[in-house]
Amino acid sequence: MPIHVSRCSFGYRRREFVLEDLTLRLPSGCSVLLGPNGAGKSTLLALLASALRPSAGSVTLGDLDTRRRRDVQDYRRIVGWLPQQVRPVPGLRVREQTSYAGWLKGLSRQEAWERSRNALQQVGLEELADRPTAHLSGGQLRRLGIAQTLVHSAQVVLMDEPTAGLDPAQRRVFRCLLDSLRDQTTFVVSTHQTEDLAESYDSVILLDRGRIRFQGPIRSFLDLAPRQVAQERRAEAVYADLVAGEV
Ligand SMILES: Nc1ncnc2c1ncn2[C@@H]1O[C@H](COP(=O)(O)OP(=O)(O)OP(=O)(O)O)[C@@H](O)[C@H]1O
Repeated sequence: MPIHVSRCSFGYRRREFVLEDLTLRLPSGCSVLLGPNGAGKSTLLALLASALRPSAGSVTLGDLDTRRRRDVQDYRRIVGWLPQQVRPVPGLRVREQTSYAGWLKGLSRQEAWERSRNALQQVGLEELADRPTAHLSGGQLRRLGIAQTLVHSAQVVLMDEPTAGLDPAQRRVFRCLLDSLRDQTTFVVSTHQTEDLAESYDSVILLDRGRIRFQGPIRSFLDLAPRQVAQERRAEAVYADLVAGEV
């Protein structure tokens, strides 16, 4: 069941829209969300996560509509979200915070505790399970955030720059994680890294100044690059042209 964004507008201030009249049907598989700083990626992800509500239009998943308060809890059980900032919960250790996230999503305390072990293994944090979350490094905190979005086996997982601040080995772990879950989970991942997109993602959504400049399969995106551009530079070239409005 895909998330459907229909004629959605949103602004943090009256009459100043960050996203305007946006329509989008999230494809299954792994989508990468690209766009320059300030394009509206985090805002779009927060709307998709139901953390923000559209000023106009709707975000729906089947019968669930994020504008209806009674739908929000069910919606959030299906949709997991890693925001740009992951905050340690004061006094909690790594496994406790992961487990707490699962409990907030409707798991029983016991189930949340049991599943938290697997979620921490998936991001390579099992050895830090007993460390206070306030003592984690930036990259470790980000991995904790990823574990929090995975703990309740959400069907749709939205991640806002999950690999920012991760070392190359951990980026690789992240790519393997997407690979291992892509059959059962729909991912939308925002990033500024345009290398190796074809290895990890099935489709691309490119936002610029609150509007969608491209949405479609990764192959169609890369095919927009001039022939002479080397394979590893194609995504960067298309990105630069679309954002500059030259394609
Ligand atoms: N809480 C807020 N209050 C007011 N304006 C905001 C707020 N958050 C974001 N904005 C504005 O909304 C616009 C879109 O911001 P957003 O964070 O969605 O962009 P982004 O594409 O995620 O950027 P980046 O790549 O830098 O993370 C920007 O102009 C930003 O200044």
